[in-house]
Amino acid sequence: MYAFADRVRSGEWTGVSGKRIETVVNIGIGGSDLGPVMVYEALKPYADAGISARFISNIDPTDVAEKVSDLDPETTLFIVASKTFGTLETLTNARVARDWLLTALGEANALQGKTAEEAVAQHFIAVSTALDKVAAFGIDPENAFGFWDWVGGRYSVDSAIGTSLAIVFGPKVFEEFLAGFHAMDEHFRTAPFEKNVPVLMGLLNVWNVNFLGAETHAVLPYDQYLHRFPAYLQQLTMESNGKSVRADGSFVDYSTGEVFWGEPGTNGQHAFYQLIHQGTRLIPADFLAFANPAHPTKDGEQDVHELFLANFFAQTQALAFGKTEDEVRAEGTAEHVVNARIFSGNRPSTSIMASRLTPRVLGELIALYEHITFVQGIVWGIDSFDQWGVELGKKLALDLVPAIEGDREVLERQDSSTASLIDYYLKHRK
Ligand SMILES: O=P(O)(O)OC[C@H]1O[C@H](O)[C@H](O)[C@@H](O)[C@@H]1O
Repeated sequence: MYAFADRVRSGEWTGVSGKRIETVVNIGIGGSDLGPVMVYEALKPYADAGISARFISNIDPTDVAEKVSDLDPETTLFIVASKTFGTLETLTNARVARDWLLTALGEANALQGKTAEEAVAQHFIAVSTALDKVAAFGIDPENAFGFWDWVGGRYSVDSAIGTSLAIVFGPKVFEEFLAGFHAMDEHFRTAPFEKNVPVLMGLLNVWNVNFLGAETHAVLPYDQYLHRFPAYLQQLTMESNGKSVRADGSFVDYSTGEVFWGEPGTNGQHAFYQLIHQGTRLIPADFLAFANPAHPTKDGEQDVHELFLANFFAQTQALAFGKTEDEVRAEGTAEHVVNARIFSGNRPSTSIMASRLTPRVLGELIALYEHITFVQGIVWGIDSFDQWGVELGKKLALDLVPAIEGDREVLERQDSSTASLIDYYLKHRK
């Protein structure tokens, strides 16, 4: 993977018309998308080879249409990333992208006598554990990078699933990213429980869920580059621990996985923090912040990063200590609004700070949350590494295709709600 990344970065690997690659487009979904897109966004300042990345995941044709609309086919490399190479969304998008590529290269007179197969070989590579299926798709297995089938999709960003990252950022940055994972793995493996951060944070989460009744968990990065981190964590945590049967097959009689969600600060402050501060629900929140900004900026005399961090410090302080009735009254507040101005405080938050958002720190952060997720799974007795809940919807979708295509018999076999929705579609589709 590193050797290939270097060939693309240096311009030795070109498109079919000899132009160097300027855009890599990762086609994948779930674990084959969320990790790479999150890390790409997080480490943007480290992109140093003049290559940018895009990510196509949704089977909604809008996704592929929007992502390729302004692309130059001659300088684009598609990476079809799928652990199983059997995922409907990814294979459909890959075929649509292949059609787009061949049409666009033809229109640009860029094929220069080369066959469609030769063009695909130059513009499509794959990452998968199923190399036979890669070959069946028409991608040269020489241009496919494998990993091991015991790596769960949501735990795979540090495998060859990160090929787009190795190309954009280079092998050295990718190695630093991996070194961060390793450091956190070693900490988790060796630190005594009372000093073991994933153990402590996992136990805190269990405490908040099972003893304080928390149903959700906010993740609030005070760094714009981490804007996809909450979305990434949703798959990691909710696909891992959203289970109601234990690993031994018995049903649990307690709550398991929380709903993870969040937005970067300070945007969330002006949207949903109201509920975190004064709502009736307990929402444990993780705050992430960095001492050094990626873009030092002044507004007159004011360091903008300091203003930004002041918000981070203030929010965690307000959650912890709130504002008492006496303090509200002492401000001369009119009696009829005193209660509305009280902040109970004692709302749990965890602050994680690092000097700077580097590849290594990002690797540490991801591994931290992987191990937290594992700790919770162990306490709850569930298997954090399966995902049967995803399967039913996939199967039903395929079963419904004939009804959507107009097969009345299949339509009539459906429940009344589904049948009337499909009926609406059939009447309105032009
Ligand atoms: O990488 P793939 O095999 O295409 O799988 C993509 C995704 O498929 C399913 O939705 C699984 O539940 C996810 O865990 C996985 O990440």
